[in-house]
Amino acid sequence: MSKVLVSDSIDQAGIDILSQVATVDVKLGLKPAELIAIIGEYDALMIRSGTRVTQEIIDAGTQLKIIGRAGVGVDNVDVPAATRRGIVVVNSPEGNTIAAAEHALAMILALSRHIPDANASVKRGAWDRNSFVGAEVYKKTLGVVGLGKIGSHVAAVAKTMGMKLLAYDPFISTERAEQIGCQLVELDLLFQQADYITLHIPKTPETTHLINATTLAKMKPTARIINCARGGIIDEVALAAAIKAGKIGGAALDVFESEPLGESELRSLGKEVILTPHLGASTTEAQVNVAIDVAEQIRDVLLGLPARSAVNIPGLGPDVLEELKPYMQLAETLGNLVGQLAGGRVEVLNIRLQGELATNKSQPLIVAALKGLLYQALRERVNYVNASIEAKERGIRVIETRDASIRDYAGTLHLEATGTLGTHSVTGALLGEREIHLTDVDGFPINVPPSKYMLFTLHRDMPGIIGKLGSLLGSFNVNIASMQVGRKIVRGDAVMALSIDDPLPEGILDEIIKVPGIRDAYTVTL
Ligand SMILES: NC(=O)c1ccc[n+]([C@@H]2O[C@H](COP(=O)([O-])OP(=O)(O)OC[C@H]3O[C@@H](n4cnc5c(N)ncnc54)[C@H](O)[C@@H]3O)[C@@H](O)[C@H]2O)c1
Ligand SMILES: O=C(O)[C@H](O)COP(=O)(O)O
Repeated sequence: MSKVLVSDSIDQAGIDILSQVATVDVKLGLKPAELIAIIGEYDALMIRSGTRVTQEIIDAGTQLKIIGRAGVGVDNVDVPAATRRGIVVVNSPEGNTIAAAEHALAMILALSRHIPDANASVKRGAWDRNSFVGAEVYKKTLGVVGLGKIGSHVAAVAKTMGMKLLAYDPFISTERAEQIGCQLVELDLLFQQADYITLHIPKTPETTHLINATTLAKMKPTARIINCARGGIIDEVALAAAIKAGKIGGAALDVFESEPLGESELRSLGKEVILTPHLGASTTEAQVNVAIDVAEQIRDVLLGLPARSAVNIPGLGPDVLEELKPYMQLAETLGNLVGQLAGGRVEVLNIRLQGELATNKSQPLIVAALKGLLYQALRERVNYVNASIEAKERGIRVIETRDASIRDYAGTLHLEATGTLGTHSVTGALLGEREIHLTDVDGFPINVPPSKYMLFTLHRDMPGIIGKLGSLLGSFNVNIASMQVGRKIVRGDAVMALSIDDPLPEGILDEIIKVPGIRDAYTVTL
């Protein structure tokens, strides 16, 4: 049975799902050295933002197949290191969207009405109504930096509170911003005009210290900044100095450059600063959502299935996966088959997406085909994560073409591999929802489902050849489960595809090629 280590606090709903397929150990608060010492035993690691998964930890995780982040941000995981090792990294991109957005909205209102300090004062026994006169958000301008999932929910709710909305997001269209009721503006204009600035962007090299002494100087002296996105987007030293000097009105922060927050000038500031310990996702609902979302993906990967929200598999989002899953299986099978037919070192893989596939995303299918192609060389070491890297390192050139005109099937996939031993091609389709059929081998039409052990021959279409091959296989005690011949013209060249019950015994291929009329023979294991 697989073993999963849960190293941050995760809702029981997730543990229950993992327990269906694995032994689950929950070990919270491990120091890096402790984690390194035990990670080698585990097939999967499930975390939140509390565990830093460094290259060292990944290197020590020799059995690791998947790292599941029960939340959005994977900035605490060395994703490139995981990718190099073929470890899938998954997250829950939407499970805590509402929780984080509501936390930002709560921060805006709490900051405006000094709720935390007023509450603390009453609890201390005071009844001070003069120190906590606040400001209304109604008709004030909210500047939303990052109009993604969380930013747009914050904007939508703020709109209903009567706020005027400005937004900055270079990757969002004006139409999309207008749909949410936001005016898309340049960052400087947002900084100059906003009464509240709320950050909903990832931390990247471009966004690190986006809020610094220079940008703070552009803001209104009454402006309030809310950061429920990522620590490090704000230069905390510059922020504390600006608040102290009255250059801006205040700030509410849920995330910090270093967590837990250590010594900080921000702690010493008064009611104009609110600090929460990274609570954006900490609602019961969000924790159930993310735990289920990520545990299901870990379960699927441990069962050999693809994950719906893998951050290190290009182009494989949940919607794409849902639509392409059966075709990915087809691509992988064809890749494996054509790789074995081609033998030797493959240098070029041509992939043609036909029929309805011609309009689809190709990246997941290419990755699946490469995974299949490389399986003979790499076995379990190749997966959806590292297939492209491994192919590139082996110098395999991938050429993609599309042809929407196919008519016999809804969609077919055609793979042609050219290598040191020649060129071979296979085509396949799905019958019904997901039954894979081979429809062409080396240009000869056939219609057979792939089976674990197969034999293909290239021969002359002439009387007696099938009988001779059958007798030869019989003499080696090889049982034929099914057989089909594909030919283009009568008595021309033909291909025979046989499904056999067991692997072909050593040496028999040489005997098959000696049968008069048979020019070539290939055995494959799928
Ligand atoms: N505090 C918490 O507990 C908590 C919880 C969930 C998410 N988060 C964080 O909130 C942030 C937003 O999450 P999301 O789910 O909305 O992500 P998202 O991917 O849906 O949205 C991010 C948006 O930022 C935009 N963006 C990227 N770079 C930008 C830049 N340089 N300038 C302006 N816009 C830029 C993108 O176009 C995108 O629209 C992330 O940093 C995430 O890690 C925090
Ligand atoms: O990226 C996230 O999902 C949030 O920052 C939440 O982090 P958490 O799971 O540690 O609360």
